[in-house]
Amino acid sequence: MKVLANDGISQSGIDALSAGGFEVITTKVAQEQLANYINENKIDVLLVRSATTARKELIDACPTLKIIGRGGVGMDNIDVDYAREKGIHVINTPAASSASVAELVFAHLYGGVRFLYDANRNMPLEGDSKFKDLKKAYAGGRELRGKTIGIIGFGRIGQEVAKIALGCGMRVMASDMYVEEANITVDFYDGQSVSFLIKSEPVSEVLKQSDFITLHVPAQKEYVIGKKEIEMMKKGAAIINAARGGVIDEDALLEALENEKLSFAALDTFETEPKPAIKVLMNGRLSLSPHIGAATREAQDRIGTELATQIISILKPA
Ligand SMILES: O=C(O)[C@H](O)COP(=O)(O)O
Repeated sequence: MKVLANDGISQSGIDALSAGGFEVITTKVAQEQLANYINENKIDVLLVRSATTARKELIDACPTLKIIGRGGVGMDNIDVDYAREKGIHVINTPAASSASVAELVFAHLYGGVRFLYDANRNMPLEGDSKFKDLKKAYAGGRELRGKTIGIIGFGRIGQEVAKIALGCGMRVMASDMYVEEANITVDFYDGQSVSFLIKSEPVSEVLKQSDFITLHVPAQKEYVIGKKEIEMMKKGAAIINAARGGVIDEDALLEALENEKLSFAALDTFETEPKPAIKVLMNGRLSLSPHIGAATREAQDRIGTELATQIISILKPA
């Protein structure tokens, strides 16, 4: 049987699939040629990340496809219900990348409070007066310890963010429509662990009280953070979006950075992806990354092996 991993797969995933008797093809096929390629090469399993889409047209054009697998969490690039109606298994790896996304949130947060994204760009080539000017410009950093982080979307990734935040000495607030409360256990290196019960609160309360807001909600039709929500936030607060483009209104965000309502923001996902708007790319108060929340070796290894396990159990049950 053949697996096309169109957006790549870890070596661990390839090894596990090969050991299970699958041929793994990692050729990147252009979206418009994908249906032909799948049919001509008799592909049984199509694996995607967020770059390749598997919409109704592709599903209709590939009647022998048995599995569509998303290496990652968000399945907004797949017509999941339609594929399932057609008898195709649709699988993903919802937990494999949570820790990596949460760590990226903190990379942006620590970078933001110490202006690292801007300081890096502006370091002078030679030590001159500009060095001293920059030292002054970046003198007003802040610590995260003791501050409040508001987590909107308190599923797997939100809860991983909470673990790190608690370990850093932050106060954690959370809001989720479906999760009433969660016991967050922080595991320390020496084997000790401490648990904290975090209760979900109304979004408005989280917005009002937090120094930093981080979003961990799925893609949806409406903005989760628009002008009205930003107005509720503390002056000088900051916001991180490593969830999905379109959950923050980028125009409202840029305006809030411009009028200094927000001190900085970080985006790993964009309303227009993979081409973020120029106004977003050029804004000096935005810390940006190219949708790399899950882009760690550890997460991709877990994703690859989890996909392999699921594929083998569906197509070659013991
Ligand atoms: O939904 C996900 O898993 C993340 O957004 C990662 O997307 P990627 O696999 O395209 O990096």
